[in-house]
Amino acid sequence: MSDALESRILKAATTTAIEELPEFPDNKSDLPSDYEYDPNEEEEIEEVEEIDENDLLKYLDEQENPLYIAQRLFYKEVNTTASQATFPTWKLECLPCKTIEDLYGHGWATVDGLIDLMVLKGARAEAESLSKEGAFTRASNLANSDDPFRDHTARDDWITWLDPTSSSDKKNPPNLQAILDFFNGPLHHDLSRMIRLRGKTEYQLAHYKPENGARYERHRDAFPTDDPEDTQQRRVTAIMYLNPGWTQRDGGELKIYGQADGHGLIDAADRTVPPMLGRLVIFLSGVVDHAVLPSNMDRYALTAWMR
Ligand SMILES: O=C(O)CCC(=O)C(=O)O
Ligand SMILES: [Fe+2]
Repeated sequence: MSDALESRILKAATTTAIEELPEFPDNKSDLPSDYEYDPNEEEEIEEVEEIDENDLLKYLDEQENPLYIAQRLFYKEVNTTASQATFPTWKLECLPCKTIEDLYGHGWATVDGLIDLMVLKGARAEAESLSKEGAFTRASNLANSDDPFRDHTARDDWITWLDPTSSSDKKNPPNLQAILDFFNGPLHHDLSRMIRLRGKTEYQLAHYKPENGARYERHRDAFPTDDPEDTQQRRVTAIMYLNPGWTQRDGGELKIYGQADGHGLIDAADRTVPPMLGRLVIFLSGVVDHAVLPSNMDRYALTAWMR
């Protein structure tokens, strides 16, 4: 790592928001009697250099491979022959054991066919109706403008947040609700049997429009952590795609960037995952760099971020 980056990171880490204030004089006569206010005089503000999120992740990745950090959130090592012998005790409700092994060993996995086809098609139609009704907001408009890490030009998707436990006056459409129930029920059950999950889950429905090929640049959904008490960082990203009849011409694939650990132990190849109807992709949020390639179709996906 360059010295410049290291010193910037250290500087940002040690900069406190509250500047040391001079002591207030107890004797009032010490105050200037005739305080002149000059509106043109600019207040002196110390400039804190912003650290790009990718620079920070690069720095952290150099300290330790993020996959190894996230593996410590698993209750046990799961990609060994010994652990395979214990498959029956895992008592998973929906995921194949292989999916958990991939998640542990590579940081990501895909699995198809977990949701009924009619439910998936219904959910797609419901997502389209929500879009027509104007329920979606441009994601880049929602990005927290105080957050120096977030680059607002990085994504073109439109999003709406969903609540699986929404009250009767604000009900979700039934098929989308069925997928939320799947995320909230069996999927969360299986993942939380294997991985320490503590915090809240967020649910987002996203729409990438074909005009100008909507995309989302390379990014990571969280910083790597192995702190079981942490409730801020997302731990697992699960995405259900809602795109019937997808073909290669439609684009919009999820690109997963390979990683190397310097010993050739990790599969370093980049991969693309076609976003077809009913495909579920799961990855460790603090580990996997990913992007959405330009989409030439209306591309819908329902995502859960588990903490
Ligand atoms: O929809 C996808 O395939 C990925 C979207 C994504 O990376 C995100 O919303 O953070
Ligand atoms: Fe993402």
